[in-house]
Amino acid sequence: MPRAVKPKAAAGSAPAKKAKGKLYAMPEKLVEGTVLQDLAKGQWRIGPSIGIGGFGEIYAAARVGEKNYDAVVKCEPHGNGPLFVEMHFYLRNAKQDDIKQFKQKRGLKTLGMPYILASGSADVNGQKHRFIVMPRYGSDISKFFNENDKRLPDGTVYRLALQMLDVYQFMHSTGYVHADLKAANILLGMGKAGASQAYLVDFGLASHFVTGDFKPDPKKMHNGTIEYTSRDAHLGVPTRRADLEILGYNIIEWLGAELPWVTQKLLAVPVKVQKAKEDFMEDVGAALKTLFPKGVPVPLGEYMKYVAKLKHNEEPDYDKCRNWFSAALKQMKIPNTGDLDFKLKPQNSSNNNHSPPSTSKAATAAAAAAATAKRAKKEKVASPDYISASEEEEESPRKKPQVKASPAPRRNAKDTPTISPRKRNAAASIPAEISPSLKRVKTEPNDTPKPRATPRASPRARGTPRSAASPKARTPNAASANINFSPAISLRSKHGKTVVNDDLTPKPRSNKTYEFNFELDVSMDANVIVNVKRKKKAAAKEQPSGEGDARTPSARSLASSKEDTPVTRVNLRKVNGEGASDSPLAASSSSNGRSPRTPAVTVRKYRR
Ligand SMILES: Nc1ncnc2c1ncn2[C@@H]1O[C@H](COP(=O)(O)OP(=O)(O)OP(=O)(O)O)[C@@H](O)[C@H]1O
Repeated sequence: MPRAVKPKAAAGSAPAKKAKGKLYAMPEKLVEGTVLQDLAKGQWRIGPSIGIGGFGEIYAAARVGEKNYDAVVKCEPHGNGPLFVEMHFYLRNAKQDDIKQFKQKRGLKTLGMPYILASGSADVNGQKHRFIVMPRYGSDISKFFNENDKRLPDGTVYRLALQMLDVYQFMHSTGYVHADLKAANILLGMGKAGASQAYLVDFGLASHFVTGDFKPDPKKMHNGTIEYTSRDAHLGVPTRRADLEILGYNIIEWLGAELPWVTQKLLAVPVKVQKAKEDFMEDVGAALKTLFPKGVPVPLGEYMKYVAKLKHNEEPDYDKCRNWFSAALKQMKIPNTGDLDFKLKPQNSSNNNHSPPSTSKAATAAAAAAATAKRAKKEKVASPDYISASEEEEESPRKKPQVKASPAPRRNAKDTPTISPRKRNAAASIPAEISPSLKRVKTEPNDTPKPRATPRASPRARGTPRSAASPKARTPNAASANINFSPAISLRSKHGKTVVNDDLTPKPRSNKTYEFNFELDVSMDANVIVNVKRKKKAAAKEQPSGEGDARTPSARSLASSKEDTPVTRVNLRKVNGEGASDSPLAASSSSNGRSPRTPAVTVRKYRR
């Protein structure tokens, strides 16, 4: 018998399990057979779980009265931002009529743009949840990529590029960017002709792209999936060229090469990845040659060079991009119709002539060392204070650094606190008119951080505009933004996972900064909460600006004056299952026995 779920949260129902520190909780488990009622009173029967994302769970679903489970329900606690963002994106910008019109205009039979069937709220185990209903798609292409030892056939890569450019063009025409394209977010269609079309899902990071000045936004810095995050997204600026860049990094991987920042094991340190990307894109033609020593696939080379030249507010020439990939398909005599072929046949591909990943890795490492040397040389001249702060931690130590990256003394990697990036900022992408309570989402001039007394500039802010293509777009604004994302912050989430960092960047509070450094050797498969307790300050020395602002993890490691006592006690405990913790994360995990898919460590402030 289906278990009916109340469509709306009853007054006085337990609040969603969202952590006080704005963490995003995993949803309550929906039992198979549960019926959800959407806002239009449509009813949906929940089937088996078919996917778990970083923040929610996806279930097969059937309209009540129908047999086929040809829809999916994505359900997240009400307080989780991404689903809110995704829902509003779909409702406003992905109406079936609009998609149909776009297809007609462009003469497309299919378009990999999903749409929303219904949405609503429901109480599940006393927790208010939000859900959306979407058409059900098939396998995501990361499955094929992994089965093929991290490679896809060239022809299929070019077809996917064409299809994703179509989706981008549609999405950009609505004023939004996607910002999180990756194989795990590309699903094949269902049914007979389903496998000929790929669909781009997960619009939890969708946001308005900028058309005016380039204003870095610390609250959004590094959002996305770290491997593929664009240089603009590292600075918190949503742009159309960023979407194209993200696609480019994916194409490189799909064609069998390893991205330099992956080879160099930089993924745990966003600013290092950012710098590596800046170096890579500075002379992308040369950089690609090291990744593809036997020859850079022509459409990839052309595409990346074009992306590197785009201005931040320029509308991409989608046709131009598509032409490179279409021409390659023609040359390879691969029709751009029929099922996408994921079986690897290297010998059949004229362009598929680059080295296997192992060779590429060696080349990448050499290129990386050269790039690091070049960068170190520049930074030595330009800003010696930066390196000492940012070069201190590696995810894992490199074997034998051929080049000394920094003239500054290296600190032990152990000295680096690890902070959970699994915080999503619903507001970050949603227009203020939708959610007045989420105004901070907007990039406003006031949000631009004030210069620090001792500025620690971002890589872009200092020397970034090395790309000949976009110095005007990047330089002036970036320079004035004074990005101060702490290089001491590292990400420990599982690679390949979307990260939303709304405000990891500390807001300057004083000229003095105290850091506490410790290593968490967390090898268990569980979430860990680190409770940091700051010693009480003398009343006379209390500074309202510093006190009580626990919004940013880094802020919690900042003391507001010389007299303040830095953190003196750190409690570390394992959160795993019943009664282990009173934290929202623990509560959500204990309810279903699953470990929430959040990163390993969370730092939050003790409230007195
Ligand atoms: N419409 C759909 N049809 C079938 N499967 C889906 C659909 N949407 C999502 N999935 C599956 O669920 C997984 C997670 O979905 P999604 O990426 O939307 O969740 P998420 O919580 O936003 O994940 P993350 O942010 O970690 O990428 C997908 O990788 C896919 O396997």
